Amino acid sequence: MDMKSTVHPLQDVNIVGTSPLISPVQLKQEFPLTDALAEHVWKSRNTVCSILRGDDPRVMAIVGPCSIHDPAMALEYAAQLKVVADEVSDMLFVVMRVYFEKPRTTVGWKGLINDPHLNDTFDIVEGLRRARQTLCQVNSTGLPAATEMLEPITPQYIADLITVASIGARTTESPTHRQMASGLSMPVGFKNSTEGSLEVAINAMKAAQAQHRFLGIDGNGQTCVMTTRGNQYGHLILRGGRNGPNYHAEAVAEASAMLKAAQLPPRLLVDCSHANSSKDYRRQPQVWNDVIGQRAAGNSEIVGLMLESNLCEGAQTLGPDPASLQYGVSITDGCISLETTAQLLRSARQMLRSGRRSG
Ligand SMILES: O=C[C@H](O)[C@H](O)COP(=O)(O)O
Ligand SMILES: C=C(OP(=O)(O)O)C(=O)O
Repeated sequence: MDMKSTVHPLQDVNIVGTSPLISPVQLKQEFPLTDALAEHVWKSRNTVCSILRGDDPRVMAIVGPCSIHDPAMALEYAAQLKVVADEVSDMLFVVMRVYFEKPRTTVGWKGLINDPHLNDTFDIVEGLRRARQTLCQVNSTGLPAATEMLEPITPQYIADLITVASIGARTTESPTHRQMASGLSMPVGFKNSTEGSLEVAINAMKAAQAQHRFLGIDGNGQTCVMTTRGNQYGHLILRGGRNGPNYHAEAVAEASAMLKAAQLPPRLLVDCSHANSSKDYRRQPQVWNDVIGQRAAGNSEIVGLMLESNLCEGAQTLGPDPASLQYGVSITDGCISLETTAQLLRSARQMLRSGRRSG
């Protein structure tokens, strides 16, 4: 029986509607994790853990669209990226950005899961279907997938297909996201805050290492108390902040010193986009080359980089008619083209090889 007050509206005052969701188990029946996919995700996660421990000398390159808005486009991108990933695999471990949830500064399209038809119809059940199907297909190409974990309910639906996750600059300080990360099964990168604070991300890594009890859902969609083990593969991602970039050697050295002071392994990734490129995608190559140069010169504390890249360069605005969108172009942050991405991966391979020979 609903125990709402009959005298005053006190509950659900600002709730316009609720609608039930498919359960994680049901979605997994529609798009199952095959043994081959499970083997691939398992091996890819182990590789990322080895890179983070410093046992695998390769550099992790997390590259791909700022957001996935067209699954067919994502698959075309994945197929082409895989060719380059194989070419550079002796020096770089390429993981595709397959980001379905966008944290907005204020408002805006919140990603394929939230609004898969791109028209404010918010068909979240269909969004979850498209996300899981896309992840099955991307992983089937042989590429591992990276994503941002934003809604704490989402991981139960897709996490088995994710090799490495990130917590974004806007949520790194959120206790909810830190708790969630403590229970995630893959390594989790924490971005520095939008203000540029590394301390926030370092605190997040410590919090996520610990065990927590919090509220979540199980595979059947039943709300429950989650008890977590703690995630030992948290890592720092430098993405720049309000006061400018933090990818230069001095900023990397400062980050490393802070990690050591916090008794955390001094290994980090650099995001070449966002505030490190002053949100101008054309600057990403400059950041990439600088950071690869640092690594090639011997700084093995830099274990990975991130690029925002799409089939075509730039960005376009999502308007009222999604059918008029240009194919292959981002509808969130500006991206470099896949062609430029391939050049950057190949030149990085050369720089890293030369660095290893002279080191
Ligand atoms: O990576 C994507 C964006 O930078 C992030 O979601 C914030 O976007 P916004 O400032 O356009 O809302
Ligand atoms: C939102 C993102 O980045 P940040 O949290 O660094 O702004 C992102 O990588 O998609």
